[in-house]
Amino acid sequence: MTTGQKTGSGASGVSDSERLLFGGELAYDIGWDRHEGAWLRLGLWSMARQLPGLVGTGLRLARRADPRALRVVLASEVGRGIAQAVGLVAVNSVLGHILADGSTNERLTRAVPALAAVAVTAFVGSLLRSASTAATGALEPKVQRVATEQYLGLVHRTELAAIEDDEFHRLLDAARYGADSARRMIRYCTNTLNAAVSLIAAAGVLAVLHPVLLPLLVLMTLPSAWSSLMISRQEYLSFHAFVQHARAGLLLGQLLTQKEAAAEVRVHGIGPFLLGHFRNMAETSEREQTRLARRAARIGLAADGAGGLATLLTYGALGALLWGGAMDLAVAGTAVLAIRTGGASLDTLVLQITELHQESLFVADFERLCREAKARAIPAGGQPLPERLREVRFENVTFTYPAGAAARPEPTLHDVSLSFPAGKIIALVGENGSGKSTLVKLLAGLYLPDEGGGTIWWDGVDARTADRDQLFDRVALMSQDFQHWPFTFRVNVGIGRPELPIDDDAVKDAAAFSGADQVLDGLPRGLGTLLARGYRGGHQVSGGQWQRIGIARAKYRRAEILIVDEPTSALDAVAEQRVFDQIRSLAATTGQTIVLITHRLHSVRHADLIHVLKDGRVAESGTFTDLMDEKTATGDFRSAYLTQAAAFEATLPSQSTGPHDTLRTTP
Ligand SMILES: Nc1ncnc2c1ncn2[C@@H]1O[C@H](COP(=O)(O)OP(=O)(O)OP(=O)(O)O)[C@@H](O)[C@H]1O
Repeated sequence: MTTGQKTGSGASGVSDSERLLFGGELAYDIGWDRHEGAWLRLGLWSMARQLPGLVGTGLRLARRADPRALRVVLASEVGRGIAQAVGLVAVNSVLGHILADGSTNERLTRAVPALAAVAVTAFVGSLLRSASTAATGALEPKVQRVATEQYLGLVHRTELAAIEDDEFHRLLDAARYGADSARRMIRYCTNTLNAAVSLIAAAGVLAVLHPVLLPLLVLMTLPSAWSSLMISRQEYLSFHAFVQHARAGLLLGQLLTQKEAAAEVRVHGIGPFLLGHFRNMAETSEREQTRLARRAARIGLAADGAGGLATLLTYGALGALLWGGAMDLAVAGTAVLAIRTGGASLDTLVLQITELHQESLFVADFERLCREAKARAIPAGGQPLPERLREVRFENVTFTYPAGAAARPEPTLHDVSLSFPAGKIIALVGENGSGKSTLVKLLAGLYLPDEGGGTIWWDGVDARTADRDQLFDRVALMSQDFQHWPFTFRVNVGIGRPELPIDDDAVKDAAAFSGADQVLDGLPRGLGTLLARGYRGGHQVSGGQWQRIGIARAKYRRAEILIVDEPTSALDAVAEQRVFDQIRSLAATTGQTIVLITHRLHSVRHADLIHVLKDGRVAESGTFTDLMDEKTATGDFRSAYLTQAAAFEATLPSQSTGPHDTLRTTP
């Protein structure tokens, strides 16, 4: 499907805001789900065939959430329908007795048992209705919880590449609505069941009264069925086309209120700029809503006209039957009642099925996400890792990020061969964008090499077939963008080992290791201080203080391999020196393998091994002495080191010592 088709389905063109802020049209081309969504373009019959399967999804969720409540709902609704049918038959009997020959007293007396039956069925119907309402109310939130838990449980186990994939995110956006829809589906299922049973009751009565009445009843309701279906399909298509647009609109609103953006919004006067674009984007959505409403009005008008003609035909036929003597008055009276009851049930049924259909489309998205998340899940199990690891070795590893907009993406890592010997300090250095962070993500098991793109060996075990949970368990990762959990200090450190109860003493030890103990000393409620502004009692810590907390978390994890990606970029000079000393002592005392990424080259002098990356390739590897050796080194590291050293030298008033000493005195 082309963008043109999407525009045809309702996009009102790309707004200037979309183009300026997001580089182009945000609304999705729905072509991507051409196959999955093919049935959308099919008609009423196809919908009728698909529906049971989709309703089945809702019912399965309900059974998992609360099987007892589900049984109560189903039994009550079926019971209500039966009570209605019996009531209708009793009404027919009442009319038959009242319109029969005899005195008024006699006729009324004969009608009493049937009247009693009408009252009893109405009473039973009310009881069953209240039982169903109570059970449905209990079931709905549980279904939503089960659905939400299901997709969250699957998504957090997907490969990192899935989370970074735009298409997967689009599905995630839609699936969130799916969990809400699953909740609403329960009510629609209940109403549908109830309407269906009462329709069957009315239809049964009508079929007995006269065979022609039943098709006429169906004819009366077809136009409204068609219009409801058309409108709901339009709304669903529009939702899908605009789901990302809506998210971006929300984002603009959030940016205006977010604390991270607050300072710049104020000082640079960004408020009116964002607000203007927010309005612009909202207007695009409003135009789409208007288009949908107009279309719904046109469809509704046409359906009302056709429905009116069908009603005329039905009552005309009833009149003709009466006129021609083919039906007596009591039967005609019951027929009118049955047509009215049946018509109302059919209307309700159509309306509820349409709603159910619309919700089920979102539930289908939810199911698709669950399938996709399972397909892209990190495999459970695999080859166990050796008890005592000797090294992790990259052998000709090539890695390419998924395509995104680019047709043929370039590999980020090319033919990388290097090793991380256990118990050593290994530094990764290189220019911005040379692939250091990507490389450590492969080391941490977050990505795997390209198909045919070499192997990462954990001793003799290929990372592709290794038990990834074991692999993750061996690694502590403090990435550049490590998470600032909006929780207490205690949790921010203790979350390094989430499977164990948090040990306050170990938290304090880890804090002392990274210098976060000084942060802790200044917190109003100590370990229990919430590190998130915007919540009651929330406390703000600085970027450097967060970095110390991040290092404490990595330390608390007590993993075999500690990966720290630029751990000191926000630290002051004293803290930086301390962190490097501490990290060094870890390798010496605990035997941990330390992988350190840093741009501060003087900090890597004590590393056992330095790998220098350049444009995604290994430019050189060796000890500091090797890499500084003019004779053996390629010069990549040496020249970068000397440039940094010279910059420091130039800033000092007088300096007679070599670069090492210069760096030691750097403020
Ligand atoms: N999630 C991602 N998806 C696609 N491309 C990515 C992703 N992360 C990084 N890249 C690209 O991979 C290349 C290497 O990035 P990486 O972050 O590994 O470099 P780096 O050496 O750590 O850089 P820096 O020193 O600036 O932190 C860059 O061109 C970057 O745009």
